[in-house]
Amino acid sequence: MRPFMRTALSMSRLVSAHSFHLKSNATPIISHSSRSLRIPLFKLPQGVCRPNSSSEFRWFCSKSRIAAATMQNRESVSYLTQKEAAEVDEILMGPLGFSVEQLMELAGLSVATSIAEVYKVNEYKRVLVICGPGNNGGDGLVAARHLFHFGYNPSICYPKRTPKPLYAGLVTQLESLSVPFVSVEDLPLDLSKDFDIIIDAIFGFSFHGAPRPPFNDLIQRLVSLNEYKEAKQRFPVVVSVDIPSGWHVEEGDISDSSFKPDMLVSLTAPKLCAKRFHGPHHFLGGRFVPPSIVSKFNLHLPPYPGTAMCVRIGKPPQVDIAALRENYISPEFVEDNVEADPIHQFRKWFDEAIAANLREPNAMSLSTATSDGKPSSRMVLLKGFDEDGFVWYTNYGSRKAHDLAENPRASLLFFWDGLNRQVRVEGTVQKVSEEESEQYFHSRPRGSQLGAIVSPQSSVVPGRHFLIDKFKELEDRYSNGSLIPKPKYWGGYRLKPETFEFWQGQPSRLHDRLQYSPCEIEGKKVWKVERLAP
Ligand SMILES: NC(=O)C1=CN([C@@H]2O[C@H](COP(=O)(O)OP(=O)(O)OC[C@H]3O[C@@H](n4cnc5c(N)ncnc54)[C@H](OP(=O)(O)O)[C@@H]3O)[C@@H](O)[C@H]2O)[C@H](O)CC1
Ligand SMILES: Cc1cc2nc3c(=O)[nH]c(=O)nc-3n(C[C@H](O)[C@H](O)[C@H](O)COP(=O)(O)O)c2cc1C
Ligand SMILES: Cc1ncc(COP(=O)(O)O)c(C=O)c1O
Ligand SMILES: [K+]
Repeated sequence: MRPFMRTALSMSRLVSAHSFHLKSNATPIISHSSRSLRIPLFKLPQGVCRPNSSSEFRWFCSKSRIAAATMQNRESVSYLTQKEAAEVDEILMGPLGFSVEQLMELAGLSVATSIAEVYKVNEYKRVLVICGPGNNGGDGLVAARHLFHFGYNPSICYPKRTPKPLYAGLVTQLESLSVPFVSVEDLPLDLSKDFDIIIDAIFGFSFHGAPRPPFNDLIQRLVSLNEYKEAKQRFPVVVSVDIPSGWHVEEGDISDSSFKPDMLVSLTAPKLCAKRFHGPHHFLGGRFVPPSIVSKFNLHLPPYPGTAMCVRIGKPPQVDIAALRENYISPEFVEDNVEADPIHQFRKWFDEAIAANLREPNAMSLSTATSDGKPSSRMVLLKGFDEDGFVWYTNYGSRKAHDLAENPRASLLFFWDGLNRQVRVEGTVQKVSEEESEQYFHSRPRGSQLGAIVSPQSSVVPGRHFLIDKFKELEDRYSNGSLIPKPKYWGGYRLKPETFEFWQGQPSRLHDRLQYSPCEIEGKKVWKVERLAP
């Protein structure tokens, strides 16, 4: 007998609550004891925190649309020597036909997107980009331009300009955006007051020896930031492009006068020195490496999710949960601008959620309660709404169905994160007609139709195989494409709204909340709109 078994999920953050117990007959029982279940934490103010590397995790990433932050076990990532880095460059720009402009543009864009992912523009606006004489400096110039377009205020310190058309062009582009160029002399010795982010684009993989003037002095100012950090609440973060400048490209921070960046954006593949980087944010950029390079150098690199230009390497930073918060900034939502009919208002916001390309804007939390008031919530998908109400489909033997049978009242909650909005809808619930359920059932993918048949939703099953075996059996039975009959125990519900609340997040927690409730004026049913305190 195994008295206690942890869940198989090896995910990063220990949060709380339930664990699985195995009885001798191996029937799993969920215990409400204070054992631990590891669950992932997703949204962080500084980037996105993910579970540790695992197959569950890769699955999770492939589902996720959140831009870039993927995890990869650092041990499994390849590191390049200085010679290999130069060789990769030569092959890219030789037989593979790339131009330095192209690669620099993609490298600089990766740096900018990595920064934007971790350091949000509303908190970290003022950026100083210190550019060195080589291509690393060029990456910095490109990143500055993209950051400008992302809403940041970059300034550039570029003391040893390279007299080549590529660099002159990058400077002209920045000047045309009125991005200021600051000389070393005009730059404050203490960089901590004037900037929120300092980008170290001084040296890349061609650095050798000890830094020469004026870069030795600039690097020293970055080293000094550590001392200021100890004394101050707020200090700038330092982001190094490809190599923390002054670090040995392979050995890392072996000199006394080296600084520790908060973020490192490795380009193409991390160089050996990156093994010594222990800061909170290590990203990979330069999404242009063709398979021939990957196989020639036997590179193991994390996959870039979706269309992202960057990907996180290694563990996400530890976070203080109590400090996780967003300050919502949205257009005002006022009485003058709302629709008289809450369904029209809902349609307006729903359309905007669709237009904003939010993931599953029709996902809603459905709360029900037993007749003695024991509540429970779960997500369901909205499948339609109009004057008659809000419709979703489910199993009529499920827990929610039992609740609704004895207490036909429910509450729906939509949370549209990207728009800082939530909508609450409360009312009474009825089953939709059999015909309506039939029609919807047959519109679903055939796999989901079979899934609905095989799943005795909310009841205990002996294992995953129980569902899969039944599913395969049905798949065979209906492989000829014949109609899959809707089971009697599956169908829709419609919630007829009694009240609505539209919530728009605002700064300092002074949100807009407009509540609709029905009232009668001269025998006519109308909706009363009232503002609630946030
Ligand atoms: N394939 C890629 O991933 C791409 C990466 N890119 C970026 O390019 C750099 C490498 O660029 P490179 O121009 O080869 O080198 P650096 O930017 O590191 O700088 C070389 C210049 O720095 C001078 N240098 C070297 N050591 C010192 C020192 N100790 N003190 C002062 N100056 C120094 C060097 O002068 P030398 O006279 O010493 O030769 C050069 O002037 C890579 O890291 C990426 O950031 C591309 O943008 C895209 C493709
Ligand atoms: C985004 C999302 C959408 C879901 N949509 C539905 C749905 O439309 N119908 C459904 O029965 N279950 C849906 N589920 C699963 C439910 O959350 C829940 O696990 C299931 O209905 C059993 O709930 P119950 O035991 O409280 O009845 C969804 C889950 C998620 C995360
Ligand atoms: C168990 C279950 N039933 C139904 C649905 C809704 O799916 P569909 O959009 O195919 O109706 C979901 C969606 O996640 C679900 O998990
Ligand atoms: K650098």
